[in-house]
Amino acid sequence: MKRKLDENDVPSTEVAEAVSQNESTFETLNLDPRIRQALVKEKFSKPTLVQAQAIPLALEGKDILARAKTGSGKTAAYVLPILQSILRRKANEPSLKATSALILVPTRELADQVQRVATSFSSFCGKDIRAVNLTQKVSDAVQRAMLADFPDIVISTPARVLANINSSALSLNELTQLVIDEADLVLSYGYEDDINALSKAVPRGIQTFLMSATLTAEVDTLKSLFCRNPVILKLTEAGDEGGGISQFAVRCAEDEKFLLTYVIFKLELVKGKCIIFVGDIDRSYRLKLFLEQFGIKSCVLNSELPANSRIHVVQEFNKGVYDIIIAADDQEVLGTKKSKKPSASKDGASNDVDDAEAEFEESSDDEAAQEPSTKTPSNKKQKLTGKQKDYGISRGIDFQNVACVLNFDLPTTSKSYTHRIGRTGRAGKTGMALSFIIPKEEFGKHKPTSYPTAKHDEAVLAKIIKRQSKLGHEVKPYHFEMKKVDSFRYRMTDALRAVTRLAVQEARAREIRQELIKSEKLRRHFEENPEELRQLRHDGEIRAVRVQPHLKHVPDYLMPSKGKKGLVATGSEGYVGIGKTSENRIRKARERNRNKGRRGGAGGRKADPLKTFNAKGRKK
Ligand SMILES: Nc1ncnc2c1ncn2[C@@H]1O[C@H](COP(=O)(O)OP(=O)(O)OP(=O)(O)O)[C@@H](O)[C@H]1O
Repeated sequence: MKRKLDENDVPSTEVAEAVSQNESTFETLNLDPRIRQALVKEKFSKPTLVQAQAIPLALEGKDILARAKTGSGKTAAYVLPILQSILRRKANEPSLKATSALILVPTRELADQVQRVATSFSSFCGKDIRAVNLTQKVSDAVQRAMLADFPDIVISTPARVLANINSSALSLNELTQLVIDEADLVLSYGYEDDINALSKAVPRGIQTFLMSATLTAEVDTLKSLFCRNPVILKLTEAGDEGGGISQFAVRCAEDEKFLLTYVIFKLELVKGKCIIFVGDIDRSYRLKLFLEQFGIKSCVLNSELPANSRIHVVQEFNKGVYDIIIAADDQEVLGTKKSKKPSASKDGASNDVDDAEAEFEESSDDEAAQEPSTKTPSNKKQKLTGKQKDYGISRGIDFQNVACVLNFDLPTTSKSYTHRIGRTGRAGKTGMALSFIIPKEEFGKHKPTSYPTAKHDEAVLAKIIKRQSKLGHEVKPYHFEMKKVDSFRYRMTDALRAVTRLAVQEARAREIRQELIKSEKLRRHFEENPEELRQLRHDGEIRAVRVQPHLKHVPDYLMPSKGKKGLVATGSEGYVGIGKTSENRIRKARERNRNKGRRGGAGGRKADPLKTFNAKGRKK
């Protein structure tokens, strides 16, 4: 019977494990003064644990395989030693023109993020360091020109970099450092052929960094392909993965998911920014249209949107422009997401099973477990292609200051849960994860029908609880006073009824059209007029359903006598916060000022280039 590989199966040469105290400072790391200056500018006062452990070893030239929790600062842990090494190389050889470092990531979003980190930490290095991102949408000619100048650092997905090597636009002859970030994901995005080809293209003996949130058999494969005796850092901090995050599970029916989401956001029971995860793209629009009717603004993030829009949504969310992102976790929708292991694995660790399969196997009967490929078509191992492969909507993305992750639909694996909740509680901050669970006996019983994967909710929750308890964390049951919440049920039903399948399809098509226009046609315009960018809000109303103005307000008679507090069951108080964060206040003040500046009516609209386009279109 197949066995899921566990991180103890990764043979280690030198292992630093469970380092909980971190007393290092950036001064003790002996970094170049220009890098130190950038650290001050970025307000990095103290290295995180992974940085404190990895940077000194990296500066000694060791290969590093680091497992550290999501949001623990892995990016700077490799970017800083890379910058240091390039500066050192250039100090010895000032006329050097060569690509010294290659950073591989699974998605465009991550490439963009890593480039921003590399650029900000090299901001005091003048022309000594140049980083290019090969996943940017530019013509081949422009990309060739960017590479012709021998950028010091190249950031890319495996496929992009290989295409450029094959066309001779990029040479790796002078490469001294290779990073594979999100190493546990790179292979699952279908890059195994590219990775195999790259393992032959990179010079032998260069320094390698494999950075990952989990040590899986995929990471082991990469290790055998690229590393020489790496130091393996298995880092566990006091309050590791999921630490600092209060985790709750709410058992409810399908329609109650909508009811509770409406109540939570309309009454601002959750303070701060929130990411809502749903199972697929249609569902993201269904929820957006539903919330829209109550005047609750949100923006969707899914694989269909152009990359520029996705990056823009994340940037704006991080700046505090939006409070709610509804993310469609397409990886889940594709069924099991992992690809088969590359043949080049040296130590025969090829009996890995997909994590999702493994979880369903364990939670279902043994017979099924032995024949995973015959269970359902979605259980077939499949390779992600094209847009899917270039896209990971939330993993590894640095959503900043997220107060709450709401699993509107539970993911299908505990590993995916870990990645999702890792979007909150980052860089030592606290956060909350709230998950809706459809009880097994409720599945399929009532209308509206539950999301298909919900039939596994209880089994997956059991896995999540087990995994979290191993890490010393608890997933507590959370109880809303459903009797009191019930006063909102009529409005919920009314609003949900208005969100027909047609309305969802229309919204989906319209949003893509709009985002394509924003992304492609206006990219240059906004590059030239950055101040107009703020008008490109992604949380605007789609208005695909009939407007019911009364739904936007909550009349007093709906409120429980104790106010908002009355909605939360005794014993659960104090977790779902009531009140406003300072960030919210800043956002609201910003909005007030914007409105003050607006002269209203046509004058205001004229200034919006998108609306000008529309107006012209309609006149014809
Ligand atoms: N030493 C530090 N001091 C202050 N903030 C830091 C420090 N290191 C990292 N951060 C911040 O912490 C956040 C998370 O960092 P980063 O994205 O590198 O984490 P990660 O481990 O790569 O997470 P993931 O696995 O989810 O990609 C970022 O916003 C980053 O700016």
